[in-house]
Amino acid sequence: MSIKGTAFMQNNSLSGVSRMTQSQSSFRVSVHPPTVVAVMNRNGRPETSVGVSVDNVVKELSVPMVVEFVDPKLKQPSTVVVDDVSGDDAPTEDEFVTPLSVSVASGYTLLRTPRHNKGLAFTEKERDAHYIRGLLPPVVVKQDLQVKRTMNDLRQYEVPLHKYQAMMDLQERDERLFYKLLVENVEELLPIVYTPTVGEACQKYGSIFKRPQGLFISLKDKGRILEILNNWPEKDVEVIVVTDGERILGLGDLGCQGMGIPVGKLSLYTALGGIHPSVCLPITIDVGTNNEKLLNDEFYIGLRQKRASRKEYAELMNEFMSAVKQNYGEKVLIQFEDFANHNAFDLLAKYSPTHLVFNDDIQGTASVVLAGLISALKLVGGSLADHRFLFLGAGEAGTGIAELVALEISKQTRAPLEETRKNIWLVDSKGLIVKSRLNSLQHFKKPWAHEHQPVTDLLDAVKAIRPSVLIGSSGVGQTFTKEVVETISSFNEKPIILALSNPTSKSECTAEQAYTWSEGRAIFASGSPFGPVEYNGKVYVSGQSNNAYIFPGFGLGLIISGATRVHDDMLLAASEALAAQVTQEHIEKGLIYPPFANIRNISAHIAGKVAAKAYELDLASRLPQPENLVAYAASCMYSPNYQRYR
Ligand SMILES: O=C([O-])CC(=O)C(=O)O
Ligand SMILES: [Mg+2]
Repeated sequence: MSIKGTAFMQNNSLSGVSRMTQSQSSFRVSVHPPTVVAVMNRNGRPETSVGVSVDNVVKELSVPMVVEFVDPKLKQPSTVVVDDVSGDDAPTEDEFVTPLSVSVASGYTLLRTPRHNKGLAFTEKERDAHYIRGLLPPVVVKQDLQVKRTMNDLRQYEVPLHKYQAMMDLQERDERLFYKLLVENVEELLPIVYTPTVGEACQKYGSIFKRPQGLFISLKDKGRILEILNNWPEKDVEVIVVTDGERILGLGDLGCQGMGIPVGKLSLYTALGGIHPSVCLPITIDVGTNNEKLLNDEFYIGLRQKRASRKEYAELMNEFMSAVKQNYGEKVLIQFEDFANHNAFDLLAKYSPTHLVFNDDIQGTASVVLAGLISALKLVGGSLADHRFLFLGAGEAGTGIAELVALEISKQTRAPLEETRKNIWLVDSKGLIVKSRLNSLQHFKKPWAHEHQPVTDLLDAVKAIRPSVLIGSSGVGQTFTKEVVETISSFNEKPIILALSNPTSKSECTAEQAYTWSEGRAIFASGSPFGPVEYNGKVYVSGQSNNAYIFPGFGLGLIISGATRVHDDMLLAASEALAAQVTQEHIEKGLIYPPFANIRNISAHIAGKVAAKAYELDLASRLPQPENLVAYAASCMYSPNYQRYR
């Protein structure tokens, strides 16, 4: 048995999961105890003076390629433990193995390898060393100039979808440049790679399809999911964002075309949370679609069939969840994204005890909204317990936020959760959720069925409940009508109005409507961004209450602590960390969220607090605990600056 494996050098750490060079699909190599291994270049020569401790860190290696490491066991025995994960250590003839091979990117291939390509920024020396002289025009430029040029180019496009396509092309051409653009121009580019434009991209995904991104797993792959995971080029995966495309933003069932969402979310994991792109895996589970328009669309890219039965669905998801754990271990974070309500709650409940799972639409949204409410209190006064909440929409976001707010109030006041829920009211498509509807309610709505006369529409519910906080999460646009906003503004000096549905077309009202109809008194934030609004000679800037503030830092916190499970207290910690980033100056401008421009710093704070909570709850596995977790989180972040190649 050979103990030679391959490892990928990342930003500043060596990914420890490796494979044997021979029976490729079968081995994990772990090194016990953490020890120094020699890093070899592909000619088998040790990289001079580079000692790498596998569990600890490490020195930055500037090789644009996959390197091999050889454990010193070759010279000093018994430091490598090889366990046969999938049982095919010595495959029999009818077992399958993946014929994986690693090659060094150089020459023309290097220019076509997005992870390592630097375009015109390759130095003279690099052009010689890597056989690319002549394959580029003579000029050598700095990455900053590339950023400037690419931004200029991008700004020429007037249609947001064209900017989206240009950004995707860049990601496929020069990954570090893509991330540098995104990190340095986050406020300008977030609406392009993320909501609202990503929504349009998903609707048109089939027609604009070029290169595939992420991993597609369909019903046809039942029984072969492990094999498919092995087709992904990266072996060390730490974060998966997965969708089944059934409820893409507020746009509904987009089937396989939902892939834009996991891809977009993971690019934010990297740009906003600093998680290395190589450990991020976007996945779409294609179980069919009930969207007739797509089924009849000649350019549709998914299975042309109605959605699977409950049983088929559950079996495929179960196989997926166990294959992921088998392949990537206990600590891979699985983020569920844009599943329909009926599956989202069940999947989270089913897999929370056994996997590191997080539902962004339920938990991420809840955490970001709670943070906004904590900041808003600085403007309106009182504590959360003094407020009355009314939601339009009782799905993942609505009930998720309601539950987290109730939990926070219960922690603050020590009142039982059932009590604190009583100040929180939800309206769904059938009207106010009340006791008399209990039997016909879906299970996630039941805790919100309070004693009240039936009320069938939102306006009457606002009049009856007299909320101070109105939250829209219904996925239906223009539902906060003039009357609704005027009514809530008639009994609140400063009504808090959050129009969370995405993309912009689904927003319950626009920023302009909220400010105009409330005569400039609303404290307003929305899920998708709105520009500044002028009303009565004053300029109002609204915040974006979007889970993008939370999930990148939250995920980073889980990773740096080696968390094994997500706990609600971590969501509360994330909310408090985000709210703490809102300064007095922001509050004075009416902002309840900090600007996105500072997001990496915000993410480091969130990550630090989430990790601290993981340690406190005994859910962290990475020991010893770093002393300053915020600084540690910041130090772990991926830098989009080019590396130097020898
Ligand atoms: O993607 C977004 O902008 C927020 C979100 O999770 C959703 O709307 O489903
Ligand atoms: Mg979502």
